[in-house]
Amino acid sequence: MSSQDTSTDVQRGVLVLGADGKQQTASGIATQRELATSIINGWQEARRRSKRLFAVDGPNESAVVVVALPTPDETVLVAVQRESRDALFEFVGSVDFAGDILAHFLTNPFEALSVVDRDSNVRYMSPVHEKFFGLRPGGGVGRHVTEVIENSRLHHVVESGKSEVGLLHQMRGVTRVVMRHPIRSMQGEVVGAIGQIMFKGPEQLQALSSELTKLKSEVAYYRRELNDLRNRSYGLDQIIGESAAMQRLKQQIIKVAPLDIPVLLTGESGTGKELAAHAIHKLSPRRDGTMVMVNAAALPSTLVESELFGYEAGSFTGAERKGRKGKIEQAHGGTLFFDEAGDMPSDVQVKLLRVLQDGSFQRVGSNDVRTSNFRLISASNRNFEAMIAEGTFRLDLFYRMGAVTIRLPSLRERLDDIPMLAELALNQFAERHGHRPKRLSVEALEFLKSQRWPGNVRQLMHAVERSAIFCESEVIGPADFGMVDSEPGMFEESPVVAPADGAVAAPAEVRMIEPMRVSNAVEQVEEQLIRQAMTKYHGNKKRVAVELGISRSYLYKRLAQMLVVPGSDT
Ligand SMILES: Nc1ncnc2c1ncn2[C@@H]1O[C@H](COP(=O)(O)OP(=O)(O)OP(=O)(O)O)[C@@H](O)[C@H]1O
Repeated sequence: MSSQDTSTDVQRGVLVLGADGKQQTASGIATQRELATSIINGWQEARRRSKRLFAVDGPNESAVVVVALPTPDETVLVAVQRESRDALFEFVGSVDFAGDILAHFLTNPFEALSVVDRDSNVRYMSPVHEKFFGLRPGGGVGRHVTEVIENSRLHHVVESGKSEVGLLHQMRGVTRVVMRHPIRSMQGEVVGAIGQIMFKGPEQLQALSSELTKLKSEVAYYRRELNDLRNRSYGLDQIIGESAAMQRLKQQIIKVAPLDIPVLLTGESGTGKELAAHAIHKLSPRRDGTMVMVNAAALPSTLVESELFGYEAGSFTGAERKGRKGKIEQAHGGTLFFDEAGDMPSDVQVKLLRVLQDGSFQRVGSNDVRTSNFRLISASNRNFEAMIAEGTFRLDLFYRMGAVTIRLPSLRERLDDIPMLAELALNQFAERHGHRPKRLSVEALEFLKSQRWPGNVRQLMHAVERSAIFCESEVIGPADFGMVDSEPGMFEESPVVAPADGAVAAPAEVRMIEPMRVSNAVEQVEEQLIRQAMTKYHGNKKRVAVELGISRSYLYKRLAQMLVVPGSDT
């Protein structure tokens, strides 16, 4: 054995003691007197505790691990010193029963292993493995693993350097689940491999797997429950506002939600009709079903029927081969939210009426009558009375849709909610962009309360969000809203409420714009904004409407106007 390993920082030495415990010979690092004394003292302590593996401190804070090989006449102490402490040295040096732990891994039937070297020759087999293969102790050592272990793949692991975990291994007529790992030197080269049994048989694995599946389904169940609990409060918690008008609205929702009757939500654009529909669904017994959304204004007339009622296989060009369920069928067991219901074409009104009367409908291209059990929640900002009077909306359908009608209050009717809503907008904006939320000055809040808000909450949220973008400081003042005067409907009228002490007037930019120029400018800027947003969102009208803070029906109206070519008669 060389006392100096040139490739690593490992040094070795041997110390031989006589039967009287005195040093007879020494080589390598054991010739250093101080270290030899430490090794002899360490051995006396280890022998007293029946240990054969122990560690002592070496020079320069190194660790020296010593293996003792005692015979009746003499004791050979093999010392290995490493300059930089590695995990094994740390382990042996700091755990005085390290040898017992290593012995446990080598002999315990549940941890037992087989070890091969870089030539795939067996170097060690735990007694339980030897017994299993009918070998005498050490009987497999020195032989190629394929001669000793039936169907072994340890030699492949040595070659590939890749672990194999959880594979089945057939040996002597039984199947075991095993793992095989390559073992690497400090320099990273594969110096051998070890094989261990993970489970006695696939049955054990199957039992674990079914336990896991059971636990997974329990977790899924509790997740659903949690979601449900969250959603139950989430429904109303999403609707911000504590004004008397909002408290009334929340009471109406709580009352109506559990009753399985159609609800019609009316109110100006941006008042929160969709939020109210979600809350009703979440608070209803159908909350575990889905809420399917349909926007009557967004449906091209050619597709209304197939979208709502579905179609049979091959019923028209471009249809999916297998046919498709319509929204009404998808909503079975849940809720159908019919947004912009006032924009429904009259032929669809007739068909929807039939569904609402007896739950039956037919897919496009089929005579089979199908049924769907859904709850209808409709929403519209249209004036149904006027539409019924002029014959564009069926009275009988109106009654069917609106067993209960809930009107969402406009923002003008609940100015006291503006601070809460503005704070929500600032918090949401800050969260999205990862900043600290900005604040609104008292004057800014007064200013917001003095506006008419034809676009209601949606418009308020957008105005506040934009002020946060343009405002340079942490506190938003009234002047920061002057930069967004292109927003449709915003600042087109003088403030409804003037600040009591007259100290805060509307921002200069707003007052400077003359009424005559505003309408033209607003229209032009609006068209430009719509065009830009349509390009940005690739024609996705819902996102465009949200981005611009206008309702989808208003967007459709404006798009239709923008498409009219002057002079054309079509
Ligand atoms: N009370 C409220 N609390 C919090 N956010 C609200 C409230 N009302 C409306 N909003 C927000 O304003 C925006 C518009 O709301 P929603 O889409 O529900 O209005 P709507 O009445 O259905 O509008 P439209 O008729 O134009 O479709 C949404 O971003 C919504 O989250």
